[in-house]
Amino acid sequence: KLAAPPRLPPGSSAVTVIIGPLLFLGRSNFAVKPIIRAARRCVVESVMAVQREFSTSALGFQALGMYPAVTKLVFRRRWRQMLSLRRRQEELYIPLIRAREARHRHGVAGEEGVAASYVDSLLTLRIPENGGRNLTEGEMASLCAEFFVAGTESTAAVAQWIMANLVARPEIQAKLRQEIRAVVGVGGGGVQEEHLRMPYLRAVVLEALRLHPPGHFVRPHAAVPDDDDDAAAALIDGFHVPRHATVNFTVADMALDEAVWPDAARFRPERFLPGGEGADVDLTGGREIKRMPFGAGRRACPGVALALLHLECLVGNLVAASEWRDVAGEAVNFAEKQEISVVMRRPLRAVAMPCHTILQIKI
Ligand code: HEM
Repeated sequence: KLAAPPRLPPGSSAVTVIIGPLLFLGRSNFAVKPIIRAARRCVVESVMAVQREFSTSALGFQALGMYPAVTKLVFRRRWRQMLSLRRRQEELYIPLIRAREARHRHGVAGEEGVAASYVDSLLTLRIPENGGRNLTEGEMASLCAEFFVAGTESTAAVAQWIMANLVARPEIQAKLRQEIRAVVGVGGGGVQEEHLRMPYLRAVVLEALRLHPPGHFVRPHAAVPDDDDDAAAALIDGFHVPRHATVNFTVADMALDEAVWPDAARFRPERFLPGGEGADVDLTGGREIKRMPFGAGRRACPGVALALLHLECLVGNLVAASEWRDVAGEAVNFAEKQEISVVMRRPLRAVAMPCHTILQIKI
């Protein structure tokens, strides 16, 4: 009864049959371009739906990893949902991976002017520990799913926390707008990548990452000894860390330490400006660790630069274009909810006042 839902044989899903070859054909064939565009939209919407479900359900799936023989009997419905989600991920991603692989075979992927994608790097990856084999399609689908989550969910969560703080603190928002307008001007093309040397904008982003890190812990790490004779993997600050112990870090609490961050509970971007306790803060812990929203060391987030770029561009443009206020009678609610990231329990509702119109927007 608990077997996986019936698997469609490879090649039989509508996505495999239609979209994969179309994406390959579409590069050169003018006549099919409108169909390609529609197919792409359809794929993007399907990816969003599957990833959204993954983000909201992944925590619940963790229980299935403990004694699976038992937990899959106890949590039958959850087990079935996980298998169904996994099947849909594979049905969606594997045809796209195959389409990309076909481009490789036809020598298109490496051509000048054709951007290299994440899947291109996975297709050429070899695993030395496994005799230099390639990744399987299932492994590539898992990595794509992980990359989608890692590259979008945390950034989206932080963007919303930043805007919530700016709505709740109009004086900080006004100061930020002043800085942006001084660099970009009023109107025009908005904040572009080349404008992003704005210290207060960076400080606002860093302060939101301090108070609202989307991960309150990092991935579990292990204390692995160099050789079997090592009695202990490490002695840190007088604490003995046993061999193979699972180690984690209280990322959120660490950034609330009053000894390091005076008035720690307050949203005060100035602490990241010159003279503040967070000026020149080390983002990934190479020099020192005062807080670590991106983790630290070898397994620290590889997307730090991209995340900061996305956040500064998005927030910079939102603040430059409109004044953001709270909805009358509805104070911003800073309660948290744990999804795959820590998000706002009640998504931000704000009034945006761009030039002459007033819009009520639900982010
Ligand atoms: C505000 C945005 C982001 C935050 C706060 C964040 C935070 C983190 C954290 C805490 C980790 C775990 C580090 C550890 O275990 O020590 C991580 C891992 C990772 N992040 Fe990010 N991240 C963000 C954005 C991104 C973006 C934009 C990408 C890619 C485009 C990305 C890709 C990854 C990947 C692939 C890993 C796994 C690395 C590994 O296991 O070695 N992240 N991130």
